[in-house]
Amino acid sequence: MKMIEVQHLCKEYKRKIVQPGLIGGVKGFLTPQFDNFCAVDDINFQIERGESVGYVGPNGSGKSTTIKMLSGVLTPTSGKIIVDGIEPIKKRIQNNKQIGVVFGNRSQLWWDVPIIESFRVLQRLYEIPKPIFDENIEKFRDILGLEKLLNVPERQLSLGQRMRCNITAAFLHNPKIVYLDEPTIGLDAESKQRIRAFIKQMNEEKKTTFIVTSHDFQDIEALCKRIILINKGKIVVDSDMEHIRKEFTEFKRITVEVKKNAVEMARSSKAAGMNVKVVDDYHLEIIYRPEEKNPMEIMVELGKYGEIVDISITGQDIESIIQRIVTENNKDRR
Ligand SMILES: Nc1ncnc2c1ncn2[C@@H]1O[C@H](COP(=O)(O)OP(=O)(O)OP(=O)(O)O)[C@@H](O)[C@H]1O
Repeated sequence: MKMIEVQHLCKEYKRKIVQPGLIGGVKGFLTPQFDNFCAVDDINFQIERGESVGYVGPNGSGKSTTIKMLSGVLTPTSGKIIVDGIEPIKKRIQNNKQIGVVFGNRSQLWWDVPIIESFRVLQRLYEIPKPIFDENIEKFRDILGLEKLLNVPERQLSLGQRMRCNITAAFLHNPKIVYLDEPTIGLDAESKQRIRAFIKQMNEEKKTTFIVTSHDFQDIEALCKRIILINKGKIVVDSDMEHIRKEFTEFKRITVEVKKNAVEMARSSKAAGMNVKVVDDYHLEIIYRPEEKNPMEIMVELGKYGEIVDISITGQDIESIIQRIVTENNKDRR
């Protein structure tokens, strides 16, 4: 059985039509008119237990709407969602016990009470047995560095400290699935690292299934092997990160270490028509399109102008690849 199955899922929102001008405004107020806006448009995917999937797309593409339907907060207009054998919207309580949700811009803790008290309320709500609760608090306290935070009310915590506490709250009941919507938004590099390491550890140790939405591609690269890209409500790509890198890379970069005279080598090879840039006295960089040239040919050609010590080849970063796919998809859909 799949952990998550989504079939022909659609969500339409009713939106008020705003008429231009003062008269339009008055008319709209007296006799409001609405149209249906399709935020999620016939999407399908399946996720296995223990997978960690990056759900990415531009602003307004339908990510949060999907997550809200998966977590049972929003009712789909049509289509079907099965999460660990149940329909979230029909069995909300059962669904809530098996999922954890982290929204980067919202808290599930109580503002004025010490963090540990908020955790105790959640313990009662989720009916977490005491040994499991104690074990998790101890473990998460160490990994996420909560020692000094547990007796402080949320209102006195920084954004990063608050996020670490919210992540703990989402994992207290050992959920099978965790939805993370922008989990590192606004955090500094160290807090981001800590949170990513924690999520990774949970994925490996407990086989927790993750869906992560983030505009920070370092989150996606660190946490996810698979990417689902949504644009204007439709899935555009659903594939392994590695496959996306290979399939959609437009150009690659070779960094070459040379024995001497990098500037001279660049000048001569440029004169022979090569696209070579000087990085420093001992390094050159060449950008090429994989479908036009192969790296061996490039190295043989460059080797005519000086001695090569070492090379490394890198592809485009995943963020620019995704941006390009979205731009192409927008052109196709115009
Ligand atoms: N309650 C609502 N009523 C009407 N339209 C809505 C509502 N919620 C979302 N939308 C619209 O649905 C579309 C998808 O919104 P959604 O929040 O799912 O996007 P998103 O991909 O999560 O965006 P972001 O990256 O900015 O968070 C947007 O055009 C948004 O304006």
